[in-house]
Amino acid sequence: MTRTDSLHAEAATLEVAGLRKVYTGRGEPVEAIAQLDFTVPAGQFVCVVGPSGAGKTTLLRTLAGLLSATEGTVSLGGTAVVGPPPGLAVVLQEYGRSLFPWKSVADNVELPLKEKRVPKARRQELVRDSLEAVGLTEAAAQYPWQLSGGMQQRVAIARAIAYEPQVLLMDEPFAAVDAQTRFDLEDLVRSLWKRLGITVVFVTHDIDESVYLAERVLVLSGRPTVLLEDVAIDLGDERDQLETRSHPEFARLRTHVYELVQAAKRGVRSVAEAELSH
Ligand SMILES: Nc1ncnc2c1ncn2[C@@H]1O[C@H](COP(=O)(O)OP(=O)(O)OP(=O)(O)O)[C@@H](O)[C@H]1O
Repeated sequence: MTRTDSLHAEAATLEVAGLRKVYTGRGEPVEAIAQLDFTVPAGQFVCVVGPSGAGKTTLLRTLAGLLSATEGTVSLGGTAVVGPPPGLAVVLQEYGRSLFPWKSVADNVELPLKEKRVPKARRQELVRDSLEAVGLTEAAAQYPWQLSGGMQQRVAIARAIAYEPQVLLMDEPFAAVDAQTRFDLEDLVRSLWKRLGITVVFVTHDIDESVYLAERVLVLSGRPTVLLEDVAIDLGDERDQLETRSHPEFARLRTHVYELVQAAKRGVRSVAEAELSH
């Protein structure tokens, strides 16, 4: 039994029904999401892609309970999400800003556990195990500013998994790291997902990354957003950066998702239209 076996979580189904989001502020209202309906079954790994401005971040923030829906509902494990739900952790792109520079790596990971009122002995166990899971045991006493960007992002991931979420939401978490680190972090997230059995929703700009990571890719249209296509990714459970990415099925899927995103950029809003516009 490895230490990381102490990390566990019960996955939960995420349901989005009739979701619409209109930003109202000083200027003209902006309809970011027109209508989205989808269910992510407990334990599934889903990626979300779409053109820039397609409402991906809006969707993720709404799933996280950080933004309220204009219409429709988001529910987690059958309970409506009206604020950040207890079983959910979020990793954002700007990880540097999400870490406290004056707190050590271990203290950064521990803080949400204190807020969750996890007893001290268990907190220490979770901090140790999650840092081990992301390969940062040696960096526990260091401060975020002493670490590389990729290491800081691993701290953010450790903090999210130490929290033992039922659902992990990630918004372009690897956008600012170099390609090699990005591959390592992709494999890390997949292995944690497999080990912990949690539900993952992962937003990315990178089409290859979405196909490599997910069991299913949701392709969004341009704004106001609807679901262009829900693409099943049948590449099996075992993925390998070299083998999977050179597989003919990987090539077929990435071409398909790429064409859908290109069609979305041209303003196509349904698969039927996408086929016509070819
Ligand atoms: N607070 C806000 N007020 C008004 N409009 C907003 C607000 N936040 C986002 N928007 C608009 O909503 C739309 C969707 O934005 P969002 O950030 O969700 O897209 P995205 O798909 O994540 O974009 P990107 O891929 O470029 O990160 C955009 O047109 C954006 O300008």
